Amino acid sequence: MANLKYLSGFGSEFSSEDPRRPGSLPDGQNNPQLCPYGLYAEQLSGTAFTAPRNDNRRSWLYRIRPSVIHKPFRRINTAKYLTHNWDEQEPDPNQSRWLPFDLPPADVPVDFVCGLHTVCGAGDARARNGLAIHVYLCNTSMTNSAFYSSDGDMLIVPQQGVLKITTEFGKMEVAPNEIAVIQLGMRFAVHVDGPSRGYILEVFDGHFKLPDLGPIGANGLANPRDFLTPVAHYQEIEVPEFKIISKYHGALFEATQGHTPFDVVAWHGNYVPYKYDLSKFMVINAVAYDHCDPSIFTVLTCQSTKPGVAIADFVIFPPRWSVQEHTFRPPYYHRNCMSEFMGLILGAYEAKEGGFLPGGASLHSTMTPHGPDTKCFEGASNAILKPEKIAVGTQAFMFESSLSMAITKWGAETCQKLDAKYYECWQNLPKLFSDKL
Ligand SMILES: O=C(O)Cc1cc(O)ccc1O
Ligand SMILES: [Fe+2]
Repeated sequence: MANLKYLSGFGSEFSSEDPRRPGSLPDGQNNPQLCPYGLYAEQLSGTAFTAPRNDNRRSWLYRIRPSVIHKPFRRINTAKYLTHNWDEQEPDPNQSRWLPFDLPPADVPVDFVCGLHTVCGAGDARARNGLAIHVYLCNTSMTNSAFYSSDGDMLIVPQQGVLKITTEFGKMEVAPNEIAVIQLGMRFAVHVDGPSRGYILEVFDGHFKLPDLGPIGANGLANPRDFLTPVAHYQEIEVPEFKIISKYHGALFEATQGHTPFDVVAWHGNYVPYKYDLSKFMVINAVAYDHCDPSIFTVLTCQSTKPGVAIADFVIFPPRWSVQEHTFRPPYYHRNCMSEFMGLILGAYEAKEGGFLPGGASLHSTMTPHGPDTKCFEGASNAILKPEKIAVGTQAFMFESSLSMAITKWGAETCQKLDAKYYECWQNLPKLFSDKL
């Protein structure tokens, strides 16, 4: 898939046609009586028809066959640990930390869909409010199958292995330190070169947007032009059974059809899959004193209906200069009305240099105290505050949600990665209180 082309921009009205069929995109209308080259027109709606213009998302696909030609969906159980059941475990407000999730053994082929494991979540896809956090742990490419979620938009964060993603809109390649967003209903297939692991944030309502910048101004954080959308690329594959796998109400369903769904010759619209390279993030930080809240590192946000409150924010902790004077520079001690799920793509995270490892995770739930471990506190309290480049060669991230998430049985028990001793990292924080000012 080397040398893939992309369209640049965020939320734009794009159009694309496969160069092998020039003129395949109808000119000046969506529904010609007969489409060019005998194509079928199909609309993919990502918002209600009546959503305000600024929020409205839809695309028109011109394809060899309409998606409706398929046999009935039937329930499958190939992703045993994919769930929306948030009541599997007793509630647990403790700080949770997971060692890196295990990849499947080399002699057991597992593809992206079979490798989906739900770690935690909240809410209900049926009521279109909530989120699920999954990890994918796979080693094999999907063949003659395509996947889509009927429950939500998926923000995919590869941690190990490059994902070659074929979508109805075209192809994209997503490496660790890049992310992809595949929105509700968009069909895709994932090819991998070897063992592949990553995190998925699935939101059951709305779509990801760039955060408002307020006084920051017109530029900065994730810049719109760095978001890349695939260009139209059709395949003409006829097979006895191409599997279309839908995640619907947290369960998997499969329908077969005699052709590939990646048969879109041309498309236009503003409802598209996209990717983003996290190294392009324009970092804003405190340059005088104090630790800024991590919302300054928001890449994308999926807003709830409450102003300024997110169903989930995707936040990163990129390499940056730390220059604050007379300041305890690492993250502060914190209790939060939001839930904080963190993962690590590469390197180490400043507030905890051991135990939180690439491919692992942590969850600090609603109002559960968290913050730097003893070593970090002692080091930063006594450090000489020179300008320092921090987080070099690392990338930690956070899915921060206003919902209070429950951990699944797989996350709590089956994966066997929960670190029962996590709480110990704070137990040796000394009492420093004295009668001296
Ligand atoms: O490490 C964390 O848990 C996330 C976090 C980062 C930060 O910069 C400030 C507060 C916070 O909770
Ligand atoms: Fe926090």
